[in-house]
Amino acid sequence: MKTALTIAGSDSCGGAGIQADIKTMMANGVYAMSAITALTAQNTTGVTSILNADSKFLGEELDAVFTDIYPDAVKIGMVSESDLIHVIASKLRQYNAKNIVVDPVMVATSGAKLISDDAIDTLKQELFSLADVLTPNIPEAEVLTGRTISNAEEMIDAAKMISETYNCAVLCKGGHTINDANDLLYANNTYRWFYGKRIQNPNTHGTGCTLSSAIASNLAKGFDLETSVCRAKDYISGALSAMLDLGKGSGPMDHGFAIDNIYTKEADI
Ligand SMILES: Nc1ncnc2c1ncn2[C@@H]1O[C@H](COP(=O)(O)OP(=O)(O)OP(=O)(O)O)[C@@H](O)[C@H]1O
Ligand SMILES: Cc1ncc(CO)c(N)n1
Repeated sequence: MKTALTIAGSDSCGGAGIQADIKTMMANGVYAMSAITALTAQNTTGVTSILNADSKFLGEELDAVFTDIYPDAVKIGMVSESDLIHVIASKLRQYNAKNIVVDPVMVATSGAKLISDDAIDTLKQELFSLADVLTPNIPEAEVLTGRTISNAEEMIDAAKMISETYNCAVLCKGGHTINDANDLLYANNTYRWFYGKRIQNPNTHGTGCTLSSAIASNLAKGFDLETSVCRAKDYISGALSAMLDLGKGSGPMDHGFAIDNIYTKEADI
């Protein structure tokens, strides 16, 4: 079985962060492991508290994983402080990690800020150049380029700029702001659009986490980047189409929509 590691924050309501990542990896057929960067007290309406992991402890989590079950891919999500980013970058280098997907998480769907300003600089300086692919949404791409992005042409320019600056592929997610649900992959000086039909579902808590974990899972299985993005888009469209409706705010998706066996069926008896 192929293996994947998520380095991210815990979401107590289970729709984003570590919990979304593990569900996604399992649903995509890989063995999931985690190194937790922070605990969040969070639900579908907002984040009430964040407790960051101690950086030495995060290093120990990463040592424990890499020295035993080596991950075939690594996904990095919420990391809100610079000292945690230093440790992650140094461990990824030390263990020669491969298939690295970095989701530069800045703000939750509910609007809560999940990263400090100086940590954004550290992400840029230390982590981005280690990534195989970065997956910013439009507001994140605007912060990373210092430009306003209001149409498809500007998405291409921004993805190109980020890709050339950090020497990695960039998947800029059109999502809610610019177009249907079309994402732009810029890699090796060329771009390709991945078209997604907008699903009329207000429950989009954790979509970014889910997409990046699905990409990492497919890279772990040996698919190339374009195929991995395509399969990940397909998976997230399925999870949104299942129309799960939980919580008082923007709720989570049904990550297990395609899992169909005697254990899932028993719930209906
Ligand atoms: N209503 C929708 N229908 C279909 N696809 C969607 C919808 N909303 C988002 N997506 C897709 O989900 C993926 C994640 O994109 P999104 O822009 O939501 O990420 P994000 O803003 O980083 O998420 P998060 O709010 O979790 O940080 C993208 O492939 C996007 O196109
Ligand atoms: C822990 C965590 N990571 C990422 C996001 C972004 O959706 C979130 N809401 N919570």
